[in-house]
Amino acid sequence: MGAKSVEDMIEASSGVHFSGFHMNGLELRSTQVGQPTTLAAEEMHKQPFVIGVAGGAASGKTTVCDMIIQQLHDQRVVLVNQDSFYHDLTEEELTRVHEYNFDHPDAFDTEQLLCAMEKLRHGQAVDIPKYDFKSYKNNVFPARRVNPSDVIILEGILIFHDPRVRELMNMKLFVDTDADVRLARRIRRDTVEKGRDIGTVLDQYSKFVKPAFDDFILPTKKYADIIIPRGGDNHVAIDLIVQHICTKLGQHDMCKIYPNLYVIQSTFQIRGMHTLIRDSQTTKHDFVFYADRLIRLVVEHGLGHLPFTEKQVTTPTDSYNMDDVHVGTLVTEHILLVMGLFTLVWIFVSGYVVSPLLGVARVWRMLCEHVVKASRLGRFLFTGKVTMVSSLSMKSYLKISRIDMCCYWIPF
Ligand SMILES: Nc1ncnc2c1ncn2[C@@H]1O[C@H](COP(=O)(O)OP(=O)(O)O)[C@@H](O)[C@H]1O
Ligand SMILES: O=c1ccn([C@@H]2O[C@H](COP(=O)(O)O)[C@@H](O)[C@H]2O)c(=O)[nH]1
Repeated sequence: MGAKSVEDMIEASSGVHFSGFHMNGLELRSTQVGQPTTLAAEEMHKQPFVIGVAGGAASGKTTVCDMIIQQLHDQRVVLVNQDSFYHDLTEEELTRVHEYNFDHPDAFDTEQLLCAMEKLRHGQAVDIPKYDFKSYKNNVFPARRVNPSDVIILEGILIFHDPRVRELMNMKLFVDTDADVRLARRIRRDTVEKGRDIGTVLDQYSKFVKPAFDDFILPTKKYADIIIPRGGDNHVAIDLIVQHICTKLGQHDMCKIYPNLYVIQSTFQIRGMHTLIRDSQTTKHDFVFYADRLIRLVVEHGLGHLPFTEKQVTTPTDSYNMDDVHVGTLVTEHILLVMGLFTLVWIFVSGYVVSPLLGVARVWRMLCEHVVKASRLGRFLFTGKVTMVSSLSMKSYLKISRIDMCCYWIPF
């Protein structure tokens, strides 16, 4: 790549950037000054937590959903069934209904489903049709009024088929039940509940249901975050899923209340350190060591929000691209960020019955370390042969009229 194009790249990417990440690794990438970053975050967090549940017909999807809903009793949860969005059959299709493939993706009105989800996600109630398996119509029963909720469960054989529907989901479950169990259940259900004769059920199974499972349903299993073998019989999997949903909902709720709350992704290492500092057997020395490491994570993530501009630096030997950190921000507008960090780390440390002063002192020390590091870098840039012009960064920095306080939270 020639020198010209390097310069062009630098020019194109100059301007102030913010770094940082949100829950589930959703990143607010290279947000430019003046853009409503917090509005975007607010928009994202006001939305419900969407769980997708897919799997073959009669695999136990509805049973798993019912169990999850029961265990999430203190949350507002609604179940939206893909069956509700079957296309109305034309008169001609009705006369030859046994030739109609109810297991093909085209059998569903996905646009209508997307429209309903769009409304729910924007806090509007929707009327969802109730499909009648006997008349093959969705206007026999009155529509069901579904109000916006904290959790929406989207359930259906092909609910992972359309990428636009998949993208709505925060969590995807696939109920994996043996084909013979599914067939046995289907025969019982279709003959007893739907009043169909066994010959018709078996014909439909071999002609449409089984091929569609292999061609369209099974290939979507790869999109699942969690595969549940044996469906509703798998109490361990369902308990773990509910626990996970509760944890996510806790974060989700807090993010809804505080749109500028950033949740640091939990890792085994973080969980390990939390375990150690909670253990009454842990020595004071180890406690301070691990608490320090956790506090450092909070401070570093917080400081990652300081704005910077990319600058070209010419040294006696070469030229580099550098991120020019606005050191001054620590003592001016970003005092809010620093205060936020103090408060958060203070809460974090005091939660472990350590002197709050100790916590604040440690945070202060870490921040000072960062300032010293940053100013050393600054001195290096000024005293070396540099082309970086500090006033340029200050100019772009001064454009920042308002920086929201950033809070960080390490999930336990
Ligand atoms: N673990 C289970 N043990 C026995 N019967 C079950 C089990 N799970 C589901 N069923 C029965 O199988 C049929 C299909 O279950 P359902 O949950 O409606 O599956 P899906 O929603 O995938 O079609 C229902 O009649 C249900 O009572
Ligand atoms: O009129 C209809 C509509 C659908 N089916 C079958 O239902 C299942 C999907 O429902 P689940 O509740 O997920 O089992 C699908 O296999 C269709 O073949 C039907 O038989 N008649």
